[in-house]
Amino acid sequence: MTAHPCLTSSSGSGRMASSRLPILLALVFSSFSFVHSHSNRVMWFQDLFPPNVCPINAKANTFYGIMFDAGSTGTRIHIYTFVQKSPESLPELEGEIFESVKPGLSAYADQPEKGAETVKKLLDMAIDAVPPHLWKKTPVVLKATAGLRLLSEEKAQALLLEVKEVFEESPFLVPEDSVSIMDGSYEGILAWITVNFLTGQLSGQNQHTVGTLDLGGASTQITFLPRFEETLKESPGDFLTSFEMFNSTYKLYTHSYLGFGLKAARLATLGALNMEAVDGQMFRSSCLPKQLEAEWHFGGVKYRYGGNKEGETGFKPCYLEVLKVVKGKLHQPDEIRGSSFYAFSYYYDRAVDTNLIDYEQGGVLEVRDFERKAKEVCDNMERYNSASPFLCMDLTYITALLKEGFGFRDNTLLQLTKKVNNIETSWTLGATFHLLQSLGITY
Ligand SMILES: Nc1ccn([C@@H]2O[C@H](COP(=O)(O)OP(=O)(O)O)[C@@H](O)[C@H]2O)c(=O)n1
Ligand SMILES: [Ca+2]
Repeated sequence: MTAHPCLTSSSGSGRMASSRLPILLALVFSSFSFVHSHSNRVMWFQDLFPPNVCPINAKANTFYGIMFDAGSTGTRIHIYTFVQKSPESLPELEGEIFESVKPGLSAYADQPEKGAETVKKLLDMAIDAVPPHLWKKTPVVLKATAGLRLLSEEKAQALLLEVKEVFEESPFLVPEDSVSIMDGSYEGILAWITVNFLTGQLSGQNQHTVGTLDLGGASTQITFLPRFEETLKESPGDFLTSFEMFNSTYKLYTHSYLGFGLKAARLATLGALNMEAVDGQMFRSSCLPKQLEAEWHFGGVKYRYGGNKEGETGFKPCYLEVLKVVKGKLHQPDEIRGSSFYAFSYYYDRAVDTNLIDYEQGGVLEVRDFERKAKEVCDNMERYNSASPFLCMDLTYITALLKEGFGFRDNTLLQLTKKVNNIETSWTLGATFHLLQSLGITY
């Protein structure tokens, strides 16, 4: 572990996009360890920002952490600002600057240098946001998710290597292992930590942690804190991970299903997932408008797809098609049926697209609201012809994933949230806590 020198300036960014929202980083002061039930013990968050590391007369300080989310559909930069107002007080999360580009790195599978250029453009934002005298002390890290997991090792590594070069050429602190593909189980856990940290559930006495559902392009995650012994007993060993804080042990249920993200599910429904040499072949589905014939690029591959010209279309046949993709493929923990979950990413986007929730506000939905919308869209595709041709398929997949995949009830509540206190509900904040701790960035 590299010791990071104390920072001494109090100047902040002049370009904060988000409002100043002090959130105590209390949780990270505690002894925080992380245990995969089936693997090695990993220490996390231990002694993050230990007090008394810096001179007692240190001024109020601002410091930054830069985390890239290289997702399957886009690359995003999160620049977090932390402030320590006095040597005695705990650092606070002050805000976040966020920007994103499309498509994601995996679309540059055959042009790694071009892919890395997209990262460089985003990193230029950090040059503007972080004061120059703090550049050398500000760590930059990129973690890739399902898009790169699905590429060949060789192509994924070529992309990561190019990105690493961009980082090395930047003025920022480039830790070892700064560019990598993240293990799927961490994605769920880090998002759970972010959401529960932002909603204040990880400090204080009466903690009511919330479960999280993330639906990406290529993978999907479910994470919650089981309340019943049964769940711990009945879950596969590698679905359980525990960590300690404030002298409590949290044993989380988490799993990332690769190939069950929304876009991968489109391909699976079309029968095109993992197909080689798909060029020219036409994939048809009852979930698409009858007359549709089009092309779609995903993960660097071109697919031709279309509607069932002669055959059936609509919710019923579509549901049967989608069911084949999810039925019996996911573990169904009994206790989640009645509980409520935070849901984001494509759950959020599709709910916005169909006016189930407001883009800015988010909202609370029941599982059956997605089914109702799926029926409405699929049975009236001509009315929705200005929307994405996949809208019916996407809503039907979300419905089937929730009901038949995870086993949620029709009335299970979903809290759809993009931001909490103006901070993105993304795994990247949890990952930044881990990063700062591992570097010993303290005052
Ligand atoms: N900071 C972020 C990151 C992703 N997303 C959403 O996540 C979905 C795409 O997931 P992704 O590109 O991260 O794919 P995976 O690599 O996670 O499978 C889209 O709905 C994005 O809008 C978001 O809303 N906010
Ligand atoms: Ca994601």
